[in-house]
Amino acid sequence: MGSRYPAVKIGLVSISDRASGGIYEDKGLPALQSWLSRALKNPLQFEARLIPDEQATIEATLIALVEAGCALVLTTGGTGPALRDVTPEATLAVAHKVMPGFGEQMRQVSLAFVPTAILSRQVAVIRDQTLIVNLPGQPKAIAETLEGLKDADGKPLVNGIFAAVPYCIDLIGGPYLETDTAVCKAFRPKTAIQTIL
Ligand SMILES: Nc1ncnc2c1ncn2[C@@H]1O[C@H](COP(=O)(O)OP(=O)(O)OP(=O)(O)O)[C@@H](O)[C@H]1O
Ligand SMILES: Nc1nc2c(c(=O)[nH]1)N[C@H]1C(S)=C(S)[C@@H](COP(=O)(O)O)O[C@H]1N2
Repeated sequence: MGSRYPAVKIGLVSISDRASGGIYEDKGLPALQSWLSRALKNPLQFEARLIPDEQATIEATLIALVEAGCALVLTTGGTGPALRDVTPEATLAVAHKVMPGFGEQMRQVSLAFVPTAILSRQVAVIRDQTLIVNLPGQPKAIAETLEGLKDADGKPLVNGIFAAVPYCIDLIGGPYLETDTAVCKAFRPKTAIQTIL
């Protein structure tokens, strides 16, 4: 039997000189894939790419994933201040609209985990009907920023950024994303909530 929820294509981009050069194993793509598979009830199709910190390559990869029909593209890595960190510049270069709230919330939630979050420059943008969001490169930062910080009973102390993703995708005409509320409760105004039986 098919799923009740619409299928969603999601682009995953791990941006790391060393992981793409085989110096260490890439842990970014598996971390993105495993968190999204836990958080979303929709059938997911992933388009995964592992690339170096080269601005032209990052821009071309993002554009290709938008053109391939991804509703959402998540990147990991290359958002710090180091000379080779150019993910935010590449993301802004392909933007049709900038969504500053995602970066602001990401730094807020990350400060609850590490003081070095102040060094992170993540941005989120919309290109055509795709939301593109940068996440930090530390593999553990992926779940931290997407899910946020919870107390021992699972109650959110600081919201992660993923809670805002489904309604943003609704507003740009993408598929209706249904989350598992135990992992992440999406924010939607009451009028935007669909009950899919
Ligand atoms: N794709 C990845 N897989 C595994 N670990 C990673 C990955 N990307 C980053 N890390 C870890 O997180 C740290 C900080 O990530 P950052 O994106 O700043 O990497 P970096 O120091 O610029 O190097 P590189 O681009 O070669 O990964 C790295 O030093 C590494 O320990
Ligand atoms: N949640 C979270 N955010 C984080 C981190 C982390 O470990 N957890 N690492 C920080 C560090 S050390 C840096 S330099 C910046 C940028 O990381 P990047 O260059 O790997 O993208 O993200 C920061 N944000």
